[in-house]
Amino acid sequence: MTMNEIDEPVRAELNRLRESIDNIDAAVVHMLAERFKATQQVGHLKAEHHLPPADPAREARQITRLRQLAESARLDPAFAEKLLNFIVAEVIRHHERIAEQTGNGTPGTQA
Ligand SMILES: C=C(O[C@@H]1C=C(C(=O)O)C=C[C@H]1O)C(=O)O
Repeated sequence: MTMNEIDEPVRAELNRLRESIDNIDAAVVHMLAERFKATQQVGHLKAEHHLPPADPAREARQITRLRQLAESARLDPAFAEKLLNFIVAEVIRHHERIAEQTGNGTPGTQA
């Protein structure tokens, strides 16, 4: 069976679910954009005050908190942790770039 041969009620249900998925994906993009706006400001603050781009202790607290939230939401905690690590790695790259551009690189302290 191909996607073109789906019965109408099944097609309607698939479309309904996909509309919901599209709304959720849009919300995720908007939430990530807001998060990166905040982390960019943190990057500038750190560069101005010669603070290192990464803060492993803060990350450890976030992972603990996010894993607990994931468990209560019935989301795989390992997935939540991987997702956070992926996002944080990108944030740290941004912070390193901001520090370089500001001339405030802190050699030996970068992740
Ligand atoms: C945003 C920060 O910088 C880095 C990025 C983090 C994040 O994206 O949540 C957390 C810790 C830091 O390694 C911060 O220190 O708060």
